Amino acid sequence: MSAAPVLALRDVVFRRNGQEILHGVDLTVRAGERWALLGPNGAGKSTILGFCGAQTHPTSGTVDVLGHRLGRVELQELRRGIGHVNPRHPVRSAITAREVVLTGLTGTIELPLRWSPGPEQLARADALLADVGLEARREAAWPTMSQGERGRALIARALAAEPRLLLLDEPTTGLDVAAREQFLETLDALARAEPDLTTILVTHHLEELPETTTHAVVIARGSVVAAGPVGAVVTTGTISRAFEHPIEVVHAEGRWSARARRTAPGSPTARGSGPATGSGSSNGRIGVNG
Ligand SMILES: Nc1ncnc2c1ncn2[C@@H]1O[C@H](COP(=O)(O)OP(=O)(O)OP(=O)(O)O)[C@@H](O)[C@H]1O
Repeated sequence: MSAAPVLALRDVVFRRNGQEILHGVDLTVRAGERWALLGPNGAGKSTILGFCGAQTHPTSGTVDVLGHRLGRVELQELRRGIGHVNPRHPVRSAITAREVVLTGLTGTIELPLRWSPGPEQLARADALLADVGLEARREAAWPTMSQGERGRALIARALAAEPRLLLLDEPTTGLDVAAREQFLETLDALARAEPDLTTILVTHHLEELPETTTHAVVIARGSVVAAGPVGAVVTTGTISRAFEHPIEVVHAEGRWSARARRTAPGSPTARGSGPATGSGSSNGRIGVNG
């Protein structure tokens, strides 16, 4: 028997300012699955992530998160079961890595006045920092931490509240290649340590998919192009269709990469100008939306 859905979108339509942004999206995510949410700029990924995080209501259709229907449940309560890793996390002060993790318990950006952690909470924060490889950096102040360290601290912060669903919104943005690989290793280690945790990672770049990704949904122009097991979805055909550009997808040694065929401006193979053949052009190794 398959696990209970952690997330279920049924015929979700979303309109803003007279514009239809999502046109009837269906998606089912079950416990322990690790999804990638892929698609070009403006496809609707952030909008869908807003439903997953119980931040947005659909215009029509239904969204069930952690067994609760949006519109019938207190959102603050529901959000406690959802961890969110956002590289634009707006820390303004010089709080330490350990304090950043503790804000995952308080659900705040800074530590609240008149709140101090108990010994168990401190021990948990330190254990989480060790899990993400930041044991030696727990007293480091946020402004002195590298982007990679911040990203890993934010994973520890999100895990502090013991979420059932973890959302990762372009978490490797701004990381150099070594820091990105360390970050992906942290996600792979997390997947092995917490097999029941469900994750949804948004990215434009196939190189940013952790090896432990199990499923993918590809969005384009507000509709689902394909959704299901990652091997069936992240293919040359699906990715080329979604990005309206000929893109060769390679899966080797557990990781994915994309090679986009270059098109001259105004050529018949340029994006959005009809079916792409790529004849007579050269290959450039770039991110999917390069
Ligand atoms: N509040 C809003 N009002 C009007 N249009 C919006 C609003 N929010 C999003 N949109 C539009 O909806 C479309 C989908 O936006 P969304 O941010 O979900 O895409 P995305 O796939 O996350 O894009 P990106 O990869 O560039 O972040 C875009 O065309 C965007 O301009």
